[in-house]
Amino acid sequence: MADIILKGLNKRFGDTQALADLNLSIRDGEFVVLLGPTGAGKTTTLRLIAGLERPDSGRIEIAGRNVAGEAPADRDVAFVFQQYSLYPHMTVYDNLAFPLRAPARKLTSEEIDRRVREIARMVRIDHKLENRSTRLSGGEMQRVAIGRALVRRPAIYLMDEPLSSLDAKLRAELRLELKRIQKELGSTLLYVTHDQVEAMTMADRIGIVAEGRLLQVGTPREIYGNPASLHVAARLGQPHINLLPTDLLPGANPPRGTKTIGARTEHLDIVINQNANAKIDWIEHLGDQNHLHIKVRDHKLVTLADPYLAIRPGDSISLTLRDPLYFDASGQRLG
Ligand SMILES: Nc1ncnc2c1ncn2[C@@H]1O[C@H](COP(=O)(O)OP(=O)(O)OP(=O)(O)O)[C@@H](O)[C@H]1O
Repeated sequence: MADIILKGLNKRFGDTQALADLNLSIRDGEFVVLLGPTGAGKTTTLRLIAGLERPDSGRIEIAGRNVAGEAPADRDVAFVFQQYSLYPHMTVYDNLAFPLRAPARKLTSEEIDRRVREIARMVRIDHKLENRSTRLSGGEMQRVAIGRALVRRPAIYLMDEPLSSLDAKLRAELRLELKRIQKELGSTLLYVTHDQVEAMTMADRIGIVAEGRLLQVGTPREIYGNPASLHVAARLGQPHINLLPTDLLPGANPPRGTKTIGARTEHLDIVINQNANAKIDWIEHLGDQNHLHIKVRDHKLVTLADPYLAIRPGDSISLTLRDPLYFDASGQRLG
């Protein structure tokens, strides 16, 4: 177990500035998720920590050591990639035991057996230990890949979208399991994704990255409720935050310099009445909830609604803002 400190990391590939002055501290035992769009620099950050790339400048500390001169094998880091990279000719058991059989580890076969079975139980693959790894479903293969990283008990785990190749149901299951296992082991975990639900449900803290920069770090609640900028606000929330001109809806109290109002479902009050300033355009039925598509003059908004709300396309409503978010012309949050 260990903490990780990244100070002023820069990395350039040709004309691309993959990382630009990235600073981040991860505490021992913390689960931090880097969330950002494709090309934001998330994988590059993991590869620098693992020692698979060298930064152009900046410093990486693991458990208080400057690791600049250390080879990947000496950094005591386990990496799980998006695509499970198992040894196809081996059984699940041997795939899990492989990292423990390195001569330098000097483990007895009893100790290896105990650790393999313990981890197999944790990742719920203990009933398939004798199967060849090629004869598993995608979700099972990914469990083995995660198990193989966990079995070594390194100081830190780095995971690069490990669940993205799975179907939605499995992803939701493994999300919970991974979080549970991480808490059980007390390990430090840096996890990369562009899936906001993964970030919100698993992270102790989320780091929002864009164009090689870390825009904001905080608990899921802080990032969602108190975004520092329009960019951060737009990364979280389903449906997307509505971005509106200041004079579109009543109920706002914009501070000086406000250019854009950000309104999520919880910032919009809907009343069905005659004094309508808005119209229901259409309704998307998602089962447990509805997305209301609303038209206000020539602006379109989307908000969540209870499926029992008695409302139909074409209905007139009065729409009022309640404590929305305010942003200036450069997208920074105000007030
Ligand atoms: N080896 C490389 N050679 C050239 N350019 C690279 C290399 N690795 C990354 N890049 C570039 O650096 C930028 C950041 O890439 P990175 O893989 O870190 O992004 P990411 O946030 O992980 O994206 P994704 O979600 O698509 O994996 C991108 O513009 C990418 O094209």
